[in-house]
Amino acid sequence: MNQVYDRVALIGLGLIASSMFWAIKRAGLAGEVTGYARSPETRDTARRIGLCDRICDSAAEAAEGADLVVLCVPVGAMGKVAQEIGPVLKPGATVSDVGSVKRHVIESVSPHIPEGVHFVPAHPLAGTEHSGPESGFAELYDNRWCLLVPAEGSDPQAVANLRALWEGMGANVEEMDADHHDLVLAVTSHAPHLIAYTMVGVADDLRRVTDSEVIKYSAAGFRDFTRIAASDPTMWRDVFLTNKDATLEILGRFTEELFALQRAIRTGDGEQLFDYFTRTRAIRRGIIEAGQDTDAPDFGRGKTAQ
Ligand SMILES: NC(=O)c1ccc[n+]([C@@H]2O[C@H](COP(=O)([O-])OP(=O)(O)OC[C@H]3O[C@@H](n4cnc5c(N)ncnc54)[C@H](O)[C@@H]3O)[C@@H](O)[C@H]2O)c1
Ligand SMILES: O=C(O)C(=O)C[C@]1(C(=O)O)C=C[C@@H](O)C=C1
Repeated sequence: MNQVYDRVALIGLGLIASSMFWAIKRAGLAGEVTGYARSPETRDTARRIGLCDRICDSAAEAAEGADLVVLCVPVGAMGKVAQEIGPVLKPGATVSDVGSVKRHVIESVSPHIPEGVHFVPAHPLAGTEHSGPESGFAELYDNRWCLLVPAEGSDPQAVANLRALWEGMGANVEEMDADHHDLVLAVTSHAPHLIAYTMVGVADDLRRVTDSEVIKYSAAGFRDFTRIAASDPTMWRDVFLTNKDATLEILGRFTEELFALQRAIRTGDGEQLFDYFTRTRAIRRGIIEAGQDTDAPDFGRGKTAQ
């Protein structure tokens, strides 16, 4: 038995929480897992599929007496949920979250954490385009990163327990500062999602204008864009609204590079295009050679690694 906590509460029962539940059960990391979702339909679904040991009808009921409460709701809802559970939190308990943005979550949740309760924010770098209580699976976190973002002076035991939980769920854990996290994720996740949303929107507009079959005959790269662009609208609206500065910074840089490539195409500067693509190909090769590509999509692996 690898039990880390007697009682864990999961608030918001979507992809991330349901995957946590199955991964916790797989490894026996908690004695009991309680759960709460805002909509009665989601709570009914959770009960039907056996998600959580006990489904509660309020966030406070689920959190009361828990040793760890994990907020698994969209980033924009974290503060409100923290306010609801604050008064019932057990002294010595830990509150964590899984939000894709960290500075905003820290600022909106911290004021509601009572004295004697630890707050250790976290972010698993794993997901799919699916959402809801039926989308989770126990393997989601296997061999993926989970970043912990503890404040300076956080209780070392609370941080160590949360680390043990994520490692028990299969993840590799590292600690990171909140602002650095938000900038890194703006590059690796947030801006790419916005670009995918835009590219799919452009293709859709074009389809309407020309009545051609842009989507039907789309190649693998574009199909990957459509997968990403199918991600949950509420989650991603909140990500962009709450990681505004870092995302705008990266989009500014992206636009400058795009204009430079656009200009190279217009002026026929093949050397500039070739040099640019050679540099980006080397980056991909470096990732593969360093063994950091844990789930490379098939279109990339063989060809660029040679
Ligand atoms: N999906 C991903 O790829 C991914 C990856 C890492 C982290 N995250 C983060 O995890 C969190 C949850 O994402 P998800 O993919 O599980 O989303 P999801 O849409 O599958 O689930 C979110 C759940 O929260 C509930 N909810 C929404 N507002 C609520 C509120 N005010 N009170 C109570 N419940 C509420 C929804 O009904 C839903 O059940 C988000 O903060 C997201 O940024 C997502
Ligand atoms: O694999 C996917 O579908 C994801 O988009 C997962 C992904 C990512 O960008 O890598 C999305 C949001 C997160 O906060 C963490 C992981």
